[in-house]
Amino acid sequence: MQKYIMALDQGTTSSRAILFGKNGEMAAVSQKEFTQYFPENGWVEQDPKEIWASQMSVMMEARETLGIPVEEIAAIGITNQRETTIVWNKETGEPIYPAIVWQCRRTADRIDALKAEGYDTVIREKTGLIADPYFSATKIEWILDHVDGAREMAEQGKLYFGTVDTWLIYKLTGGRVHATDYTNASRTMLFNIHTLEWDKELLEKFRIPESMLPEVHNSSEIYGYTDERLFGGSIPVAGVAGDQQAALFGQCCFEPGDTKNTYGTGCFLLMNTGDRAVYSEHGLLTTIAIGLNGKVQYALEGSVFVAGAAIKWLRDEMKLIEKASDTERIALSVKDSNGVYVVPAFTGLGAPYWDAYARGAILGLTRGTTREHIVRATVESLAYETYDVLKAMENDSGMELKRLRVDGGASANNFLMQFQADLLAGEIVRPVVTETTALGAAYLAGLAVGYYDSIEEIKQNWQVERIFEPQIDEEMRRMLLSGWENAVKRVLL
Ligand SMILES: Nc1ncnc2c1ncn2[C@@H]1O[C@H](COP(=O)(O)OP(=O)(O)O)[C@@H](O)[C@H]1O
Ligand SMILES: O=P(O)(O)OC[C@H](O)CO
Repeated sequence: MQKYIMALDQGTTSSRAILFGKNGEMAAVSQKEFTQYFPENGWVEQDPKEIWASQMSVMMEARETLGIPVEEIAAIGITNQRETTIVWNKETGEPIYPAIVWQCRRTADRIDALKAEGYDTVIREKTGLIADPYFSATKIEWILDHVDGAREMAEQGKLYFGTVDTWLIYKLTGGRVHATDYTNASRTMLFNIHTLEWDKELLEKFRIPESMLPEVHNSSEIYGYTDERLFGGSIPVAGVAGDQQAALFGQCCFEPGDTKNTYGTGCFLLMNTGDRAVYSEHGLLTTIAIGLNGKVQYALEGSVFVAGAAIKWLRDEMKLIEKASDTERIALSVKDSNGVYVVPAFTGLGAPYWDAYARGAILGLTRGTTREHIVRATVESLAYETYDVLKAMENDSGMELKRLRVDGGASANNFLMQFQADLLAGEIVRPVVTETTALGAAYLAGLAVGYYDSIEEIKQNWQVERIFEPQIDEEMRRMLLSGWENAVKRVLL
């Protein structure tokens, strides 16, 4: 039996490669940040070639760390930032425009127009999504409308579209495979989550030729084999899932009602709803949780656009901290935020508000406000945003969520986790492996090649590292929450 599965976690801000052993232990990790471009207010772009180069370099580095031959890697699993849109030339493999990142708001006007004609209802019915610039459809349309000659090329069948998983599969297989999985397809706003097909009416509405779209496969199956020239041997690419769905899988949330929150660049709360596509009345998305053996499970999702990104903003733009982890010590150096609230609506507000035009604010400033208060309030904002989504989820599912599994970079922050438990008046459960996104991809790939026999076997790997219990009284909780509610009202348009 080969020893490792390699998971590629292509996130919004960095590419990672992790070699996992059978028990889900991380044998080697390599990570590289890449450039974010903000060419205009509210726009976010990345360079697809840099995404690929960074991904390739971390794969090499992780393998070198262990010094293992390619034969020791049983399979590759891919998990990725979702919705981010890449369009490339089929013949040359060259992208015709930078990747338009999920956070980019450039198509807000187009969404307004769709809403004005009531088309958001059709979108919701078919795709489970709330019409928003977040998803791929209007980004593809924008590229076809704005890049010289793009529409003609698309109509002549000369262009491919892909989310980042598709781009990586294409590059890994030497251009032989153009495919995605059900979870990623469900984020394009073009995929019918009930019939499990690209939706012809939506394609027509956005004037996107079907020939551009990838084939849609199960999240766990062999997609193809890596080009021999890359690693000197070929490895099956056998697992693919959008990063939030992969994290749900990596957290072993296999049963209806199982819920996780990932604190990464954004915050993403997902609840498995089994074979029922539950529709929210509180601004949550209905999406595909996983596709296995031709069948899908659904999830309810609350997407918060800016979470860890606000911590990065403290570091890079405000220069209030040197590194993200400083925020824990700084937050704990003051007894509270002194009435300060930070609403990090830098790219609008996602669930449950969905206001593409809202922008961030710092409220409650007094002459006594210090850097520490602002840092603390920024960290606290991640917990407030999560609280709003969790309440919406409870209302929609009719379930009281008293335990939440957490992961993602910012879940390492003990202050944040404690504050979260306080706000939710419930338990926050942090597993030993918080790289659950990559782990989920590894599990999916491992299942496809027989490295794992069953989901039951995988379940044995999940272990708790720490549980955070609520520590504040109800009166304090209510006071904190009402301050947040007022702050959010101020930024909504
Ligand atoms: N100790 C910490 N406290 C608060 N935020 C943190 C901490 N460590 C990392 N972060 C934030 O978490 C994010 C990175 O998490 P990660 O899961 O790697 O994100 P992504 O996959 O979206 O790139 C960054 O935005 C960073 O600012
Ligand atoms: O890169 P992450 O981990 O912030 O995830 C981004 C999401 O997939 C966007 O929907």
